[in-house]
Amino acid sequence: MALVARVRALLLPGSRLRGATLGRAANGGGAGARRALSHRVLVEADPAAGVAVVKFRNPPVNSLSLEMLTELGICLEKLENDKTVRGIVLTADRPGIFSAGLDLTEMCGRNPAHYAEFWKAVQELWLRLYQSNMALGAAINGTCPAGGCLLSLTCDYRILADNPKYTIGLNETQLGIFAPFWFKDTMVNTIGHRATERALQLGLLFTPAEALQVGLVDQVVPEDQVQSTALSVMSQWLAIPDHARQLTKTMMRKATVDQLLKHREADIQNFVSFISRDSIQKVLQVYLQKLRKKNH
Ligand SMILES: CCCCC/C=C\CCCC/C=C/C(=O)SCCNC(=O)CCNC(=O)[C@H](O)C(C)(C)COP(=O)(O)OP(=O)(O)OC[C@H]1O[C@@H](n2cnc3c(N)ncnc32)[C@H](O)[C@@H]1OP(=O)(O)O
Repeated sequence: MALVARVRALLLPGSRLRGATLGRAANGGGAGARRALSHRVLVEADPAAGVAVVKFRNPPVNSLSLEMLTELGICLEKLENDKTVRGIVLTADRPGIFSAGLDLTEMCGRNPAHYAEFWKAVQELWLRLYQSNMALGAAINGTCPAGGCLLSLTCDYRILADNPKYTIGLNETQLGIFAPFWFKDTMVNTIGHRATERALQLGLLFTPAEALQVGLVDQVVPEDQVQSTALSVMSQWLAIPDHARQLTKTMMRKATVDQLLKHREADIQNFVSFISRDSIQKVLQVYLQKLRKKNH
């Protein structure tokens, strides 16, 4: 069975994400709040507020594996088709790691067809998020490198927990790889050209104070207030008539989206040929081994 079909089948029976009614949220959702889960993504929807909180739960580090990318994409697609939902907050189910970024094991020791499938899934999730008609917020309750940072940058605003361990940035160069043009464009659109150039060349991971200063996040708040702040900011975004907000968002993001749409196939081929190089495979393997050694 194709991965997308397998993941669709994984979504739990009875969940609103499959069109049925959800049970009431067990943990503090408002009246009528609903809860649905797939294996790697938990969705808590509050129809009265028009908001769904989408929680990553892909242990140990919420890495964006092919399955995680696919499941997340399917959850978002379902929410976009749900008329009761106008805004989505992305967060980690457990605080500590928002997302460790792209799953390195998907880019190491595999074959070109796998690299192409994986990169296509990364592109698709980015396109879905960056073009979303929903208001999107990131409640960043953990460390947020590389692909994790990219996820948050697709949102309309970012709230980061005030914990010096929770760094955020596109640190690809530190691994010996580099951020492709559409990662770069997404960051430029948030913090500007010069700050992006410095951040990308140096592979900077910003502390909360630095991230706030450079404009990578909009607010830094105490750790226990990240989600509540993200929800309260969401109500400001949802106070604007949807059509006006959506047209404005499209206007702001269209040129960036069009660049990837125009070069999508070439971007996949470039990724496959870059990541397949022996030298790059070696660099990634050494990096992964270093991460693993820490624990053994
Ligand atoms: C020309 C056209 C295009 C060219 C394009 C070129 C290149 C491609 C660009 C690709 C863009 C890449 C984007 C990315 O997102 S790359 C991933 C970057 N991520 C990181 O650098 C983070 C790495 N992880 C960490 O720093 C830490 O794990 C942590 C997130 C700070 C959490 O620390 P801690 O709680 O101490 O956990 P551990 O380090 O002990 O990790 C637990 C296990 O998880 C494994 N792990 C960690 N991160 C990843 C990952 N990203 N992917 C896969 N696996 C990961 C780690 O190895 C541990 O495994 P173990 O249990 O077996 O020891």
